[in-house]
Amino acid sequence: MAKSVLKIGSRGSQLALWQANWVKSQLEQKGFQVEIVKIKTTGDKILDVPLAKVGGKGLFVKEIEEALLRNEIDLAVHSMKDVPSELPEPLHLAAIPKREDPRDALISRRSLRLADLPSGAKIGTSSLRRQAQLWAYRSDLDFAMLRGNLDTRLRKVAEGEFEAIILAAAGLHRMGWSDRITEYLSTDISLPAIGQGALGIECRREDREVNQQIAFLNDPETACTVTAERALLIRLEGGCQVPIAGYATLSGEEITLEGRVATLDGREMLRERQRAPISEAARLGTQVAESLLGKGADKILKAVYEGGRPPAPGTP
Ligand SMILES: NCc1[nH]cc(CCC(=O)O)c1CC(=O)O
Repeated sequence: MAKSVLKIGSRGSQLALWQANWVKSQLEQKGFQVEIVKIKTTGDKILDVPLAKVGGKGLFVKEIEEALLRNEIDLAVHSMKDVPSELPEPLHLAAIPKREDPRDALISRRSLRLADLPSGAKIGTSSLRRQAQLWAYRSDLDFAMLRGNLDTRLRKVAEGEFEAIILAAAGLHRMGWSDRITEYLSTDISLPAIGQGALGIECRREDREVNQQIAFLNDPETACTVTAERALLIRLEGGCQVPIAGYATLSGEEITLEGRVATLDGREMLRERQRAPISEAARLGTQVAESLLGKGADKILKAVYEGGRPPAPGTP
């Protein structure tokens, strides 16, 4: 029997609710009745510790997946970059809508561009990926932890706690805060996080009705690029808080994927870029990961996971 109301599970942050409401409106335009269920996740509760120190997987999705497994909700809307490489077996990503701008964005207090920030400028981010890549570009910058929701982070730079902060352009665009962006960071300087800018709609595999109802939201091109990026993450056995970056683009029938693994201090940066036919997106992600591992990515990631010093460049 058709469900009278579709229940969407979402974190309670402004950005997460914007994303959930966007999906809600798409479904309502198709004639469905929809309601949003706010669910607090571990990542929302622990705000005074860098996520890399919290450990664990799915800090922003676990509690929402548990609600799916208990049939309390019908679908979940996630930011893809927060979705771990493995999902609980009964669940899957049924749709990945069209990607927003995947780039990182610089918001600086005095509207200074990255290259013009004073030496030693204090930059706010809790992303090891952003920190490592920006240190590779400007080793004189000083990074400090920045947690909290988008509005909290923007307030902290406006109040002068930081000279600049780094955020995903996608989140700022969705919230209508594009005018706060000082500079879009080129992917040469800061390759995005895997899945950045993309949303993922998760539901129960066996729930045929919901899978059919949300299928229209899937964007095949975005699903293809995210598939390649996530295959890279899976083979590297990476989590969400690691200095791993991956970004895939399409040109005609071909997909290009670049992957990066860096030491926390940005002094060593492994890069690999390969192309393949679109139909081989997953294999491409695995291949790029294998190449990075062959260049020493496992040594770098082992040092990161052990919380130790990164291996000196060229360590056998
Ligand atoms: N947990 C952080 C997070 N997860 C998703 C986004 C941005 C939106 C997206 O990447 O789709 C953000 C904020 C940021 O990185 O600035």
